[in-house]
Amino acid sequence: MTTTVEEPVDTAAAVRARGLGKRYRTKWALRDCTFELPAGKVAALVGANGAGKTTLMSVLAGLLAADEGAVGTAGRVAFVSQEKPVYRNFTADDVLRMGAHLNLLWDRQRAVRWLERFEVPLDRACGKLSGGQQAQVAFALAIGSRPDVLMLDEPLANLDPLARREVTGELLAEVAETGMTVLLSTHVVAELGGVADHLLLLAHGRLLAGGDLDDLLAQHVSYTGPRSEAPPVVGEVVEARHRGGQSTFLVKLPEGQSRPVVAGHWAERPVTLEDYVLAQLAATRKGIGA
Ligand SMILES: Nc1ncnc2c1ncn2[C@@H]1O[C@H](COP(=O)(O)OP(=O)(O)OP(=O)(O)O)[C@@H](O)[C@H]1O
Repeated sequence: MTTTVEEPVDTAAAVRARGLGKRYRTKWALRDCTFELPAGKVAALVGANGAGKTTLMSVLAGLLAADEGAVGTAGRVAFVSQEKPVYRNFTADDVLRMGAHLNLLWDRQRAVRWLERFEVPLDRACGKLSGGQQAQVAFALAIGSRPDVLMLDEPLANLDPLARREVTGELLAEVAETGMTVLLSTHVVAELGGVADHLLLLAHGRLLAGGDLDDLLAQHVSYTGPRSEAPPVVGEVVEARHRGGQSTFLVKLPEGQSRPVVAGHWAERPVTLEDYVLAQLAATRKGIGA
């Protein structure tokens, strides 16, 4: 067992994890996670149920002690857990006043602005707010604490589709204005397009992929053509699907290789974040890469 050491992070990285591991009794929930999150970016943490996302965020936020490895974060960290707990008898305004007492640095205006933006009444008891409104109170508390690193576990879970789009939009505005780094876990991958710059993909507690999203997606191409055992290019097949007389391959091209020209009846198309994540999750569910 290695002792966890708080490591200083260099200026370009807001979060750094080295060989991070966490177990519950004898079962490892997280193993050998090494990555860096660049400062001032939005990073998406995705993975199947039980992949270890909450465990990773809790360790990064210092709420759980790692059993091995080291983690370092630059500056102040705010973490909003999946449950987004608020005191039921407190009004939203009481919660913000509590925030002022609990945080050395507190920006009430910013927190109030967030609640007003989402039309959450300041004078109503949190127990009488909807689940989505309660989540907004928890976000406002985190935003008001002016974090350098904001970690949100399933922030979009209770929100209606419009609120989801507005929350991600507001988060991007906060990132642009304050330079903070956001790490958010989600299953709503389709709505991360244009939001996340960086991806961490967890499977069975291990980091399956991580890095700049544009680079990652540019390395992958989807080919659809006549039913066949292999794709029309050299590369690593992430996913192969065959339906009737047609085959579709999601291929990771060899590093540094420009996109090859494909002859014949094959149609190529760029890979979206959703394509990529679903293919990776399907592969791990079948036991590949697990
Ligand atoms: N307190 C705990 N005690 C024992 N095992 C736990 C505990 N918390 C989580 N685990 C186990 O650790 C693994 C990772 O759980 P975790 O909650 O981190 O996954 P997750 O990716 O956040 O899942 P979900 O998407 O369902 O929220 C799972 O196998 C889970 O059963």
